[in-house]
Amino acid sequence: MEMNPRKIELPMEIHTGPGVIKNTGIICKDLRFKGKVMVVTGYKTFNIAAKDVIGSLEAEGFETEYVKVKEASMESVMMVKENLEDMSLVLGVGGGKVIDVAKMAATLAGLSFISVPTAASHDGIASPRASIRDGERGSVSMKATSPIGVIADTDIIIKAPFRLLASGCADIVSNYTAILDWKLAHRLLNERYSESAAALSLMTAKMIIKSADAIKEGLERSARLVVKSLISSGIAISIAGTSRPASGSEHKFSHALDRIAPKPALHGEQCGVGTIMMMHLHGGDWRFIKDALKKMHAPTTAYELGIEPEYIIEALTKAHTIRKERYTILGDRGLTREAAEKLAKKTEVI
Ligand SMILES: NC(=O)C1=CN([C@@H]2O[C@H](COP(=O)(O)OP(=O)(O)OC[C@H]3O[C@@H](n4cnc5c(N)ncnc54)[C@H](O)[C@@H]3O)[C@@H](O)[C@H]2O)C=CC1
Ligand SMILES: O=C(CO)COP(=O)(O)O
Ligand SMILES: [Zn+2]
Repeated sequence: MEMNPRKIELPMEIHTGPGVIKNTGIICKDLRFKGKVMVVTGYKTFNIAAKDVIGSLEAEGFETEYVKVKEASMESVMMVKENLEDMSLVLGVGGGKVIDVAKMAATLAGLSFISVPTAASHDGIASPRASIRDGERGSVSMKATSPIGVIADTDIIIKAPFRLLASGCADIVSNYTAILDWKLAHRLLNERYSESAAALSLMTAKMIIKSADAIKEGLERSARLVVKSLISSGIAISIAGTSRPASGSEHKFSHALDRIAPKPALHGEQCGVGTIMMMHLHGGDWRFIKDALKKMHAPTTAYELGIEPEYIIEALTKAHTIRKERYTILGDRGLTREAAEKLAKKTEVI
């Protein structure tokens, strides 16, 4: 099958380690940026990291502005975009939602973007995608600019609640069922499939499971290990040009939960629990997934997610309606209520 010419966008520079945030100004200067810079951050992460980022930029002569965002919605993206008039660069300093809003606003404004994660909670750190909630459609995976740079300060990341680190690990474990779904769509619908992206994504998931015992609270080495895995998962997305290597039926379940549950859990946590159940649907070893998540102190049940069983069942019956164009083990008709309840019980989620 003739492959049409494609462009793979990857970050130019990735800086990880304790205290790297203080070099932000120098890194931006070395990347030949100058003039005005917009720092997009969150309400909590302004004091945790954005203040240091702004100080470092101004020490190198950059003029800075900042804006705080809460939700990864189109409204947030457009609000940021309106403030990018005479900017030369955008930085996203925070969790996954902040990074996605900054990334999407930079894309729409035709500006470069630098990713400054304050938690290792998701694999959007280095990916060229942004998951933006778009009205009734719920979360939509949008094509965005790949970060030109990543600045991951492991001192900051390891001080984040450990729950966020465990959530990032779970988001990587979810690659297992994402790849199974992608292979299924390739076999059934001849959907384009990248062996190299799939291999990188699966290898990343296998590695994080193998190193599960080394992931400990407060250990800077753990933060570095998880950050590297999240970046590698994001690079698999870049190689594929789609979030397929890291997002399948388990992500549809999580996105459905985000719409249904009164108080959703963290993205990675929900995807991890989704992976247990979807692995069973694929006829795979769901206990292997459950044990791996337990080792990483990530949730494996509705109770640990803090979500009532009723919402788990409902999300399972609605998951296939999320991003219909993405075929997965859920099929076009999805699960009946009885099948959903049976699945959640069989895999000890409820
Ligand atoms: N674009 C992509 O390729 C991907 C995007 N995502 C998106 O990322 C989002 C999930 O990201 P999360 O970080 O899990 O959620 P989030 O962005 O809501 O952050 C979770 C919480 O952690 C807090 N936080 C962040 N850093 C902290 C720190 N150092 N100390 C204390 N608190 C801190 C935030 O303020 C927030 O309250 C979802 O919207 C998901 O769709 C997830 C994976 C891939
Ligand atoms: O979360 C992702 C990978 O972990 C990608 O997100 P989408 O499911 O929104 O494409
Ligand atoms: Zn994810």
